[in-house]
Amino acid sequence: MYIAIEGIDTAGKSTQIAALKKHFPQAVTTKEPGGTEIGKEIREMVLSAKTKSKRAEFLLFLADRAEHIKEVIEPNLHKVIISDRSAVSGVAYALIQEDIDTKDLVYLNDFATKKIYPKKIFLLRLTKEELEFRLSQKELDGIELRGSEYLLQIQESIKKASELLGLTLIEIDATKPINEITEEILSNINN
Ligand SMILES: Nc1ncnc2c1ncn2[C@@H]1O[C@H](COP(=O)(O)OP(=O)(O)O)[C@@H](O)[C@H]1O
Ligand SMILES: Cc1cn([C@H]2C[C@H](O)[C@@H](COP(=O)(O)OP(=O)(O)O)O2)c(=O)[nH]c1=O
Repeated sequence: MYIAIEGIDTAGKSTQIAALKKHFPQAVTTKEPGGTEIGKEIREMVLSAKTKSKRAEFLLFLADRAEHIKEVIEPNLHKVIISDRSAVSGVAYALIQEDIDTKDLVYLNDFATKKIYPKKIFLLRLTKEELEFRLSQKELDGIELRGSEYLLQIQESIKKASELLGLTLIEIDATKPINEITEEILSNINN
């Protein structure tokens, strides 16, 4: 089963994936961007935020996604795959940044993913206060430097993105204690 953990920066995705790995030691854990060799290079490029064109940035993320699907997701669909982000992030961030028609956003992600999408998607939802606290605790990358208001817009956009892709989102309060979130995810996976 292909599972995606979604959420804005600092929502707790990496933390939950590490906790879930203890429950699914055989699971394939991965991420977007950067889940493949080429993806690591693309991640460096996009996190540097050097692209002047938001469309170019969007296409770089699509290239990362196409390689991720081919190299990691498709060959392991018979296993449990837990991915830190997915095409849902791709559409969500693009919806905010770019004047790309939504039907093109969906078509281009269908093209990159060959319509291979997560079967379960968990959105770790942060409050403004908690987001700002967590951002204050780390060095910000080029995208995080766009600020908390921008990231909270993204959080709302993640819901719209999953609807556009025809995918069901399971929303979880990311301000809860780590173990409670893990238990909530596990109970949804096992249902
Ligand atoms: N449920 C939680 N409660 C409090 N702090 C958390 C929780 N989950 C994660 N954190 C902390 O928030 C920060 C960001 O977590 P991380 O898993 O790196 O988020 P992401 O991968 O979504 O960017 C880390 O310092 C982590 O320890
Ligand atoms: C997958 C994806 C991520 N992004 C953004 C989300 C993050 O800000 C950044 C990826 O950096 P990453 O370190 O994965 O974010 P996080 O802090 O959540 O771990 O790129 C897009 O803009 N488009 C995409 O398609």
